[in-house]
Amino acid sequence: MISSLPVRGVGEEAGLAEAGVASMKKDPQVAQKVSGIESSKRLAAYTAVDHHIKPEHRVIGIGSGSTVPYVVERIVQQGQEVNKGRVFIPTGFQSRQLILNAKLSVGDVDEYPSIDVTIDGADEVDSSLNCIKGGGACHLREKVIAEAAKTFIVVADYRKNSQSLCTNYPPGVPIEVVPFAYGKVLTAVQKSIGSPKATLRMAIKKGEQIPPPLMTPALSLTAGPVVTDNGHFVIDAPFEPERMQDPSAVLRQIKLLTGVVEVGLFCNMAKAAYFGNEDGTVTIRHADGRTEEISGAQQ
Ligand SMILES: O=C[C@H](O)[C@H](O)[C@H](O)COP(=O)(O)O
Repeated sequence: MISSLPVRGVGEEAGLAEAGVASMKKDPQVAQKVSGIESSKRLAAYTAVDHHIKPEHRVIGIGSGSTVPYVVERIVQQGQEVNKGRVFIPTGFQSRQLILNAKLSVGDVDEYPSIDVTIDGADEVDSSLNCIKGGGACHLREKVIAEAAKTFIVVADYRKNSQSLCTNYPPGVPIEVVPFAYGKVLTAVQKSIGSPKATLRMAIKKGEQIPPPLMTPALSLTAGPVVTDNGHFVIDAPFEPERMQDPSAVLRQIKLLTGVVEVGLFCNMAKAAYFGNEDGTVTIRHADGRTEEISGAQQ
């Protein structure tokens, strides 16, 4: 059951989870909305697995985030017989735990550099299937596992389905940086690349709150930054949606800054994106421009 799998909470659902069930009890409409979003995630994940994870697929990439546990759940439902011959390549700590908890075999991309299919979540997807990823700070490994795959499929709930990037995902583009270069990269992103509100992503519950003037106001919320699975920091850079008419150009500009490890812009990579809708349908957008609306997978 999905409840036994660890789910990284992000966005508003995570906030609600942290706020506790008590507040949801007070407002049943909020609780219903959250469960609606969860069922949209599950619908997208189940449908994508049914369409793309076939018995002949032996090496499968597993993404990160709160939608991916439903991908693993559906794969487990395909049965032990088919899964015993498969190896699953994780995109980070959470994803590895999901694979292990589901009693599936885990492998590494250096051992399996050619992956049959990778399925992953996204923070926002535009009309050409370019994605913002890295809300969970996993985008470096996610991009490697997506690039290694013959087929890369994105799964998300309806809130991620955008015309243009940086429309519905306020934090903007995640940029993984080596720690000693973060100040230089942050200044360049703010002043030269065109994201004046870019910030270093700070951790929650990392330590005591240190007030200004002991800390600069920008860093006073917590005692430290988020550290990725690779030991790096993350900058979140919001851009005007007009700037995202050509996300590949923004990606290239940021990537040229020395100290940047990877940028959470996945351009021209996905073969299809599956969005679970509130009414039980799934919108499938294909890389060739086709869009389908279908009834979601049976659950
Ligand atoms: O670093 C995290 C990943 O890019 C996630 O795939 C992304 O944040 C989407 O996560 P979720 O499915 O929780 O919305």
